[in-house]
Amino acid sequence: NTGLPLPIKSLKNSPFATHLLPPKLTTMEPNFYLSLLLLFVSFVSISLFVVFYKHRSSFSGPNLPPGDAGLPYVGESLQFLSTGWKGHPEKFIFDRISKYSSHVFKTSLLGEPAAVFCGAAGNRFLFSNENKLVQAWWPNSVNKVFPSSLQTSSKEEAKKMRKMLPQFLKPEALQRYIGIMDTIAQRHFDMGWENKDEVVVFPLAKRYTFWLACRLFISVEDPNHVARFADPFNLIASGIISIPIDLPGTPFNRAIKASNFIRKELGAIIKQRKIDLAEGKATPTQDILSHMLLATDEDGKHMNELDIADKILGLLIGGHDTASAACTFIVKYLAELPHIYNEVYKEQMEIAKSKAPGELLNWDDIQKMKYSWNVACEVMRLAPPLQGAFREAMTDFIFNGFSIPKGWKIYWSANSTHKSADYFPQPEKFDPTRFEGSGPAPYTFVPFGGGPRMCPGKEYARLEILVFMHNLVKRFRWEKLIPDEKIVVDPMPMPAKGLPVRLHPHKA
Ligand code: HEM
Repeated sequence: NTGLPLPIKSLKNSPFATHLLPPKLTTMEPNFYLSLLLLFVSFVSISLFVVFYKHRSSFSGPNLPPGDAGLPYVGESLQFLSTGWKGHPEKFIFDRISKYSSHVFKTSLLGEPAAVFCGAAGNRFLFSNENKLVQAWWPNSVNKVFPSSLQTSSKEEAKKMRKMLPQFLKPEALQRYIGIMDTIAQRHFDMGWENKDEVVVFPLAKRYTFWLACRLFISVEDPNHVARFADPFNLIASGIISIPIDLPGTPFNRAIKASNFIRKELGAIIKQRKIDLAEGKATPTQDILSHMLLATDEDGKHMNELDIADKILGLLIGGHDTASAACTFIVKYLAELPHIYNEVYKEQMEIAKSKAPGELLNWDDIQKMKYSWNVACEVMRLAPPLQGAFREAMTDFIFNGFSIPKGWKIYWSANSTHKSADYFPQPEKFDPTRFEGSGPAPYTFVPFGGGPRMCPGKEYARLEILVFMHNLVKRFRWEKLIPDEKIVVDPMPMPAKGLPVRLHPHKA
């Protein structure tokens, strides 16, 4: 056996082809393999060079912001995500602001060329140029988890949603929900917290906000029905932000399946509701679903069932994880700062004492919870539930003297102002008095975003967070079981072990 590849071996044995063979073939063997190896290495190097060159060239051009394109495909996504996993998402931003001495820098995130806009001026620019220079943009994975959005594109869906939502979520519409929120909160604390020495806060906070959303959006109230929904919802939440590989068993694949399951369940609820509304068994104002079924757009058209299912799905997802992160961090900071707890307790007990036995919270009570809301705001300054959001440049434009090309993605980050000493002196210090009087300067405190796309659920979130605080401090004091529990931001902030606490009920 010469060890030669078959075609050459057969050539060598052929009486007719000896002239085709190179002289001293056997001494050439190592060279032959070396050539193959060289060929292969050159091929790989050239391919890599082409990929790198293409990647880099989409980041070069006159007057682009300073920054680094990172590696092809992944860009700087890993650096971006890993600072969050280590609990300091702001590090990605502040490292680059100081490295490039610029409040706008380029990078590559989620496979896209992107510019990060920092500081109040960056926020102001983005929030006031909505649909003029920039528009909403979501990563492709989001479209795949919400398939019906593909028919009209997520941009169109978001526009329709934005027109409809304020009607359902404006303060006047929400006022009558406060009593329902209080009832559910009381049941939640009776079932999940009472008579327990220790609890893990994060999953409980999620249960609370999800139960509320099920009740107020679609009138699903039975805890067992709510629980059946909860698991697929968690699969969707973790799949949307995973790597979008749709193969059996991947988080992305599980998210798509869960989304299909929930949309089917929602479809059944919507059909039944139509019948109930027609027969007078359901009321037009009982929840957001009734509102959506009866609402019409400017052409007098009703929303179709698929659209409604999608919108409700979006609201359930957008609404409950964010608010539960806020509730969890309120519990954390109140455990760490007894003087702040005492002030919240005083405010809430004054309200509690003013109520007749069994009387539920109402709009006036909420208006009295000023200190508590300042505390909640300071919590969302230090631990914003959403770190920021993307936009897409609709056209070439200039910001801070740098060119931003059409199609580039733009990221704004709540941390770029929340954690900056330029806007919040001693930014690491917990100080709810920052929100007294006229409060922080415009475009600096942005946990809900700003401009036309500001979170439409802001007022709803305020109510559910305050109702949570009221019911919590009225019943308990608590202490953290893991004093220096790590924080992970992925993509919502959460204590790594879910925030276990020991409860100390107030004496009756
Ligand atoms: C503490 C709780 C919450 C926080 C911190 C929060 C924060 C945000 C932020 C930062 C945005 C993105 C704005 C942007 O793209 O610039 C957003 C969008 C949105 N939020 Fe919230 N949110 C919360 C609760 C809720 C709730 C309870 C609901 C539903 C009832 C909701 C529904 C939405 C929707 C539908 C959008 C998309 C709006 C659009 O694209 O135009 N959010 N939220």
